[in-house]
Amino acid sequence: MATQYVTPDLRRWIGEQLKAGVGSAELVQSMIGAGWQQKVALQAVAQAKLDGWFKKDEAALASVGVPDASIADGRTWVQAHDRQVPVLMAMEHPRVIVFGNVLDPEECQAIIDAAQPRMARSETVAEASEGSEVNAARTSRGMFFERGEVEVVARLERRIAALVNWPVENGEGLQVLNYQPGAEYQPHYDYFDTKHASTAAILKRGGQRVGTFLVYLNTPTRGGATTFPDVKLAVKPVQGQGVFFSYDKPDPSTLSLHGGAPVLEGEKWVCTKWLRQGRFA
Ligand SMILES: O=C(O)CCC(=O)C(=O)O
Ligand SMILES: [Fe+2]
Repeated sequence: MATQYVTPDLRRWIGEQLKAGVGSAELVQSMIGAGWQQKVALQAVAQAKLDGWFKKDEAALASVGVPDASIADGRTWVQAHDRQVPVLMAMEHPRVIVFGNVLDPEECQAIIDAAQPRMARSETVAEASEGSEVNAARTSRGMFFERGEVEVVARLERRIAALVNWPVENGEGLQVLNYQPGAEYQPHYDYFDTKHASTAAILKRGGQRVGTFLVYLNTPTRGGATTFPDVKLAVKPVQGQGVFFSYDKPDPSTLSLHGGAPVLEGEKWVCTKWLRQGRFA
């Protein structure tokens, strides 16, 4: 008998049957009836069930409401809580908006100063377990503030909430990152991978991430752009400016793949506010 292969078409068909509620035994029987070897049919159905893709894909493809700025009327600035913030660039897909003047230089410095002692501490802990050698290619060092922990952070949180029409309560604590020369953050998605085992537990706290708001706390001399490889976009890190992007499903079709390009000269300080679907408590 000729060797039988589980083709992509067959895989898709099995997935659809399982999704429609057809039982595995019944499915194997009907495959055998259609001329498939029992061994191949059993293996193909078991694999499809293991993947669980027929269920998870559905969740991944459902579009949800996302944060966004009210700029459809063509306005050139947005009222951000206590200041007017210019809109410097807006892209539809991926949804990316660059804002100027999100923070003053003094506010940027205040956030760096408040973060600095805790960055040092997290570095010590990490290095104790990894050895003391400095690895320039390693991802930046970071720390998290509690929401509203210091006054300047609370102010930034209110501005971000106003800029993209999303409740402060749906934001995670602000993350501060520092990149030394050579450090980078390779392209990734910020949403949680629905196929990953730990995601179910993470989603209990506010659901999926649906948007990211970055604010540059200093201006590196060279390098350190936030890149969107799918559309070959590089947002330059300029002190006080912010870049916002959203993703209406945890799926690559959002084109929200992004990274922090290597810092070539100087250092980079940036803070990240991730926005959840629901209240992040
Ligand atoms: O440093 C950057 O420009 C990107 C940071 C980032 O992707 C993140 O914090 O999730
Ligand atoms: Fe990211």
